[in-house]
Amino acid sequence: MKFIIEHLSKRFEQKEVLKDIHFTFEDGKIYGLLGRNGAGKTTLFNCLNRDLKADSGTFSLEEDGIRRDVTAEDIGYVLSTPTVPEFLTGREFLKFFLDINETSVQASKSLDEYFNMVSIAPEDRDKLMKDYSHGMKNKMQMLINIIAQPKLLLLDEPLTSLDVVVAEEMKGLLRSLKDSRITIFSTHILDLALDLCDEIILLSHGELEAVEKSNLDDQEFKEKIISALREETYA
Ligand SMILES: Nc1ncnc2c1ncn2[C@@H]1O[C@H](COP(=O)(O)OP(=O)(O)OP(=O)(O)O)[C@@H](O)[C@H]1O
Repeated sequence: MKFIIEHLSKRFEQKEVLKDIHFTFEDGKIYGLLGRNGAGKTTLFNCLNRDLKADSGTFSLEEDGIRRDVTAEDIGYVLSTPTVPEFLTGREFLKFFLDINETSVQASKSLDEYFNMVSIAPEDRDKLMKDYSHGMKNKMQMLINIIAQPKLLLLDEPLTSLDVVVAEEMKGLLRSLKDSRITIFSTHILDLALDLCDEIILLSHGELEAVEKSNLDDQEFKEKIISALREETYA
């Protein structure tokens, strides 16, 4: 499977944030999307999730040589600021999600097993989510996106609010789920990107480019990435 972006552009008034982006992603890989503050990472995700209308361009999935449009079911999107229905308990939310997606989601675990996957403690499972911490809301969002098994998983800075133990568990979970899907993971934390991701792509000057590792050792690779990001200028 491939996810192909072609000629994607987006501007906000004078600022051209995405400039004729073209890139092909392949399944089975986690892509680390790096870019300076304001480079356009969230804008890119919002356009791909159709929360924002791009000015031009297309994106499609190619499976067995056949191209098709991306549907809402193909995409899972974990926002950096999690939004969950705060008037529900974690358990009600999870049950509701599984009920309404009964036909598309194969629920292979009990509710408590799902909570265990993301380390939501038993005493928190029946609390209203308005009383959840930022990290706990984030985990709930990760959980429903993981259960939905989307072909394209967009993660906008998802691990930064998680404690180190859960962040490690989440990394393991994302690695175990990467086969047969494309995961794009935006982060400012270079070491996290290097640790988790199979490919590093930079969003710089409104364009996406892969950073070639070839014969570089880890330190040289890091320096290459930082020096490319340093060249980013602001419009
Ligand atoms: N709705 C909007 N209206 C006007 N400008 C916007 C809007 N959304 C984003 N921008 C501008 O587009 C640029 C890219 O913003 P975006 O949030 O996509 O960057 P980012 O790479 O996700 O940044 P960060 O790493 O700081 O989260 C910024 O200059 C921002 O001010």
